[in-house]
Amino acid sequence: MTSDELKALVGRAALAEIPELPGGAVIGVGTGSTVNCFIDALATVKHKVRAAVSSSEASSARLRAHGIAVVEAAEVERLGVYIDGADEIDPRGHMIKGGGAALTREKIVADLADRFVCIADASKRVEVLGRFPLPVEVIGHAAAQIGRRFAALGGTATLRAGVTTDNGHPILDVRGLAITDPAALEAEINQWPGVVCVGIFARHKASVCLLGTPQGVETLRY
Ligand SMILES: O=C[C@H](O)[C@H](O)[C@H](O)COP(=O)(O)O
Repeated sequence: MTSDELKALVGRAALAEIPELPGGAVIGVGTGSTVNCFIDALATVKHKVRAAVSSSEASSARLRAHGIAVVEAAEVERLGVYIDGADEIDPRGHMIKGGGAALTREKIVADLADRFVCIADASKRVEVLGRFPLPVEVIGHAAAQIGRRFAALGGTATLRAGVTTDNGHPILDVRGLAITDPAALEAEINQWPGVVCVGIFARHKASVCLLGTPQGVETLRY
């Protein structure tokens, strides 16, 4: 199976994770090519959702194009489920996210949700996070100093060329970190002035991962 076929497989499998509610559920929807497959699958069972809270302009546009209502995060107090992809996921459900520059809004929507359902193809499963460059959304003014802080930890930070997030900020991609304690590193980086959001999702880790493998969907619970 190709990577696109695996993404389509887990996109469809995630439909079963939507709570059954009279009038449909309000769900959180992430960003990326795997989530695009989920949104396309969702369009075939629109009655299951009343509305979606989306983590990016791109996902909002795709949802609306399918006739699915989008509401702002500020309009909801909690969500039963948030469905999103990942760039890497470790054996405990910790993730690296932000390859598509949507990490900040993704963490905001994930924070509203009771459950984070990660959908990913098998290539995203790793033993230790950090082979994928760690995305960090920063205030531009602080980028050089944040880069020096990463260098002190053994990482190399580079500005992602030509990219500005939906929030108007640049992204640093940090290579060379072996993230053996994701929760500690997330907490540390969150203390640095000028960091808007770090793409380590340890505090907001996956509750379950639907992993697309050539043998089918593997369900991993954390
Ligand atoms: O900013 C983007 C997100 O964190 C995505 O969920 C992540 O990059 C995975 O994307 P894809 O499903 O395209 O591999």
